[in-house]
Amino acid sequence: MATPHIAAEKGDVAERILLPGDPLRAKFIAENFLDDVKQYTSVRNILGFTGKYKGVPVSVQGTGMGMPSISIYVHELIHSFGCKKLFRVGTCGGMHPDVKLRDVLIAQAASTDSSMIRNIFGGSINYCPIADYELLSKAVANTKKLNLKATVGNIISVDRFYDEEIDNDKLRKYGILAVEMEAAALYTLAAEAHVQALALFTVSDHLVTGESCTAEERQTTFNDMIKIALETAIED
Ligand SMILES: O=P(O)(O)O[C@H]1O[C@H](CO)[C@@H](O)[C@H]1O
Ligand SMILES: O=c1cc[nH]c(=O)[nH]1
Repeated sequence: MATPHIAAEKGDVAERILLPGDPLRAKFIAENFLDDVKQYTSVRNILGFTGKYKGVPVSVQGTGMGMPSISIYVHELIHSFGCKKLFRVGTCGGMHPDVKLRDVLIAQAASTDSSMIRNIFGGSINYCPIADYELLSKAVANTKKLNLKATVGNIISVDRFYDEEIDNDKLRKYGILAVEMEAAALYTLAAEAHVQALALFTVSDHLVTGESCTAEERQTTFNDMIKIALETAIED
């Protein structure tokens, strides 16, 4: 049955799903990587599609920006539509000198300043949102099989894109590779529901060098990350 934010019926959405923040990136992925595509939702212009990748049903759905937004979509996708393998395919800001513009990153863990963790666990527990190990190890193997490169490590999911107070030097010192705004919520909700999740990123801008991709590049040029996610999504 349709949910408040996804106008689909159960069965319209595949168990394996890619989740870009940008709904136009969802459309780009559906049009360029999937066969037999059907759009199942456009509520609030947050687009969702199901098609086939190498014969296996795969969906792709925008999630909007920030943890409150992705939490709505991920909750409905898991609990109303039965999604079981969820892959965030996002953009991020590189924070570490080892990370370059357009690199692919895979989040082994997602540190966060989000109140979501405090609201769930209380003030005394600093819960650590982590990737599903099986998906992570398969994604690393697929990266090699595709002759691509990805850096695996800890990233930070923040509540504010424009944040003057955050101490990026300290985060960098402790090995945080990049900043984005959703993975910690995805990992936490997946853990709660006992489903699998993995977040992959392309570095769209760099906090150290000041370089950045154009808005069009953010929508369309992240094919390496998408291939790794799709190859991993279709494995059993
Ligand atoms: O490109 P997406 O997947 O939206 O991800 C990143 O881009 C947005 C900020 O510009 C945030 O959603 C952040 O996490
Ligand atoms: O959340 C994000 C995404 C890209 N670049 C950033 O600096 N932050």
